[in-house]
Amino acid sequence: MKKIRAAVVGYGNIGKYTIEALEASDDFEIAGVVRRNGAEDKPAELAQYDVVKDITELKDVDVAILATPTRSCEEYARKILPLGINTVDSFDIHTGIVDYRKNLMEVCRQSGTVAVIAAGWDPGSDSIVRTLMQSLAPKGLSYTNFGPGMSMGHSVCVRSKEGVKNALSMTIPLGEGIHRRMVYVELEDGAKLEDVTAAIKADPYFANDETHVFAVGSVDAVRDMGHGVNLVRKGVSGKTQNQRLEFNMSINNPALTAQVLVNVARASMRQQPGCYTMIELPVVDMLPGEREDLIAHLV
Ligand SMILES: NC(=O)C1=CN([C@@H]2O[C@H](COP(=O)(O)OP(=O)(O)OC[C@H]3O[C@@H](n4cnc5c(N)ncnc54)[C@H](OP(=O)(O)O)[C@@H]3O)[C@@H](O)[C@H]2O)C=CC1
Ligand SMILES: N[C@@H](CCCC(=O)C(=O)O)C(=O)O
Repeated sequence: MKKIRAAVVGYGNIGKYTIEALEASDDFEIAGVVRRNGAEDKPAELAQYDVVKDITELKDVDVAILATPTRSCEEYARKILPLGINTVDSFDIHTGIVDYRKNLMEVCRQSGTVAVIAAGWDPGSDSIVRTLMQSLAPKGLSYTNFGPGMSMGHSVCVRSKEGVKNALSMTIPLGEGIHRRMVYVELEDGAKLEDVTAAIKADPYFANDETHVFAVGSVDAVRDMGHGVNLVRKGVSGKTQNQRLEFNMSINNPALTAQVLVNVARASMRQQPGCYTMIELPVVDMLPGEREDLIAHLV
């Protein structure tokens, strides 16, 4: 069977684990990696792959996995979709998803391509669990409690601030979906902690949560990329009260995000043109293999 040719755009944490997830998936082949500086300082583990500055330098790409900062996803998707290449990303600004989907829908329809957006674990696989739980107990309350663990999105956001050399943002669960942000920053020479703290607290990623910022000598010395979630719903099925549903996981954040991106890259090949979030995709389309075999094993 013809393999799906995937390009990875951006080679940071998610990009590295995406290469591993693709290497572990028999139905994919790696078309290459797109980096801002192309093949300059090419890492040893990419020796066998083309590393380029622009995706048009790669051959026959079916799908581009955008492993870029969330705030760069739309720019990359808008450039890549008109080339007839599907895109998938893990855009994680929850309040921006509806607008982002609307914007890309038009681009996808014009180019006959598929974009899957907001596809990691939250937003992403957790969104599917929330949807399922709500269907099982339509009246009630759901709470998503993260961590403790490293938020990649919040850490990327802090790294983009002036005066920050490196950063780690830890998410601490306070209960009922409320979180505290503990941010560790390695400062550039001459940067002031007060200025950096003010910039972080003003950013929409942090503005609604209790946030503490600390200067450290080395972010590498304190970083651990583990994370997790506890998702609970208590509600009503039909007219029956007190239905309790729970989903837990404890994970390596970039490894899980990368696996989900590969899954939706596969699913993108099976959809009609348009822009989709994960709750709009048939779950079975995320798995390799024949649909009837999957039904026989999983249903
Ligand atoms: N939905 C979810 O569940 C999750 C979502 N995420 C999202 O994944 C995103 C990426 O995380 P992570 O891999 O840790 O980020 P990194 O900073 O480690 O990697 C991003 C890479 O994108 C490339 N890039 C392209 N444009 C830019 C730019 N303007 N500034 C900086 N880098 C750029 C760089 O690669 P190069 O130098 O090779 O070009 C960079 O290394 C996060 O922003 C987060 O929102 C992460 C985890 C879970
Ligand atoms: N989007 C997150 C994954 C979900 C966890 C989260 O949102 C958080 O820790 O705040 C991330 O970037 O790591």
